[in-house]
Amino acid sequence: MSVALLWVVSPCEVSNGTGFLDSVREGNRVFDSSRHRNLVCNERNKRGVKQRWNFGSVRSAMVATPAGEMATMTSEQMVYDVVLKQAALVKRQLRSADDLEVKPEIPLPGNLSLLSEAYDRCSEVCAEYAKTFYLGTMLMTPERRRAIWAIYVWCRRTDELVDGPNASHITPQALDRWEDRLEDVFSGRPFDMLDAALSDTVSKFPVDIQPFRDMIEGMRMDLRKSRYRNFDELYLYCYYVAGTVGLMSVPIMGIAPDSKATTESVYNAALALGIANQLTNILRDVGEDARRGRVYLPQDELAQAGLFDDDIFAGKVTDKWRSFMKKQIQRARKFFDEAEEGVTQLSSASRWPVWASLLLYRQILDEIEANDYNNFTKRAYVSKPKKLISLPIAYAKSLVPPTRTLVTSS
Ligand SMILES: CC(C)=CCC/C(C)=C/CC/C(C)=C/CC/C(C)=C/[C@@H]1[C@@H](COP(=O)(O)OP(=O)(O)O)[C@]1(C)CC/C=C(\C)CC/C=C(\C)CCC=C(C)C
Ligand SMILES: [Mn+2]
Repeated sequence: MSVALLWVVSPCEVSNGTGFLDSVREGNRVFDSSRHRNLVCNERNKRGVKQRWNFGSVRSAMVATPAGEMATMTSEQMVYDVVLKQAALVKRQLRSADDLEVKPEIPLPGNLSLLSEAYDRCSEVCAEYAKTFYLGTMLMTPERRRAIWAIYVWCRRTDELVDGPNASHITPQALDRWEDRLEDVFSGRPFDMLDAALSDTVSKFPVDIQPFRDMIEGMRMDLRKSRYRNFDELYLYCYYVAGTVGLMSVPIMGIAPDSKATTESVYNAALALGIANQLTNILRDVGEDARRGRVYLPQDELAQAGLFDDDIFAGKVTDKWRSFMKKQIQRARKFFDEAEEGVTQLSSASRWPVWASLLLYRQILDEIEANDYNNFTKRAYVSKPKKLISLPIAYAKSLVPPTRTLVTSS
C-alpha cells in the first residue's frame, strides 16, 4: 500500500510494497481504455463538472427560505441534497438505457486480458483486506462482484493516503493529484491497472463521480481537522468518508425490480449504513485515535456530559463515560435501523453481502458494551464464531422479498 502513496506523492518513484500495489510497478498508463468509453465518459464528465457541489471546508450553507429569509442548512440537509441528486441521476440513466442489465463488454483486442487481470488484482486486494466482505461478494453476479471490488480498492487506496504508512507525507496537493487521477478514471484514461478496473466499472454502471470526489474531500478534512465541535460537523465527515461508499455501491448492487421503494429512499438507507459504520468505527477506535491526537467525538456532547479531551487522553472508564457512550451507541444503532429498511429493496443477489456487513458491524457496538465501554485500551471485535453465526442469519434475511414500501424522508 505504501507504494500507492508514494506514487501519488511522486508518480515516478515507486518502491516495493505489498501485493496490493504490484500493478503500479507496471509503469505509467498500462491501459488506455478511453477509446471505447469516450462517449459515455465525456457525457458523464460534463455532468460531473456542471454538478460539482463540493462542500469544501464549509460546515453549513446559507439558503433562502420561501419567505426570503436567510437560514442555515445543516449537514444532514446538505447531504440529503446529494442523495436526491444521485437518485435522480440514476433514474435518468436507467430510463434512457434500453434495459437495466449490465452493458456487454466492448471487445477490445489485446486489452481484454489486461482488463481481466486488472479485476483479478482488485479481487486479490479485496480478499486480502476484507475477507468476510470478499466472501459475501461471491454471491453477487460476476459483473457486479468485479465492480464492487474495483470500488473497494479505490476506497481503500484513498483511505491509505491519510492512514497508511506514508500518511505523514501526504499534503492537500497530493490529494488534489489523486482527484485529478479520479477525473481521468471517469474520462476513460486510467493511470494504472487498478484504476483501469474502476474506469471499466464506471463505464458500465450508472455510477456518478461526486461521491468519489466527496470521499477525497473527507480525507482533506481529516488532514486539517482533529476535533469536531458538534454532531453536525461529525455527520459531514461521516458522509464524506463512509456515506459516500453507500452512494457509490447502490448503482452496482441494483434495486430489486419488484421494489416499490423510491430510489431516493434506497439511497438514503445506503447513506445511513455508511454513517452507522463510520460512527461505529469512531466509537470502537476512541483510544487508538486519541493516541494519534484525534478526538472525533462531538465536543459539545462531551462537555454536556462533563467530559473533556483530557478525560479521553487519560482513558479512564467512569460512570460519566459509560453514560456518554450509551447515548453515542444509541445514535449509531438508529442509523443501522434506518439502513435496514433499505437492504430488502436491493436486488436479491446483493442483499446477502449487505446484510452480512450490517449485522457484523452492528455487533461491534454490542462488543463495546460487553467491554464495559472500555474503548480506550480494549479493541471491540466480533469473534469468529459470532461472525460465522451471522452469515446464515444474513442469508435468511436476504431471502425476504421487497414487499414493504419505503417512504422518502425529507
Ligand atoms: C440500501 C443499502 C443499505 C445499500 C447498501 C449500501 C452499502 C453497500 C453501503 C456500504 C457502507 C460501507 C461498508 C461503508 C464503509 C464505511 C467505512 C468503514 C469507511 C471507512 C473510512 C475511513 O475510516 P477510518 O480511517 O476511521 O477507518 P479504518 O480504521 O481505516 O478502518 C473507510 C476506511 C473508507 C474506505 C472504505 C472502504 C475501504 C470500504 C469500501 C467498501 C465497499 C466499496 C463495498 C461496500 C459493499 C458492501 C457489501 C459492504
Ligand atoms: Mn482509515
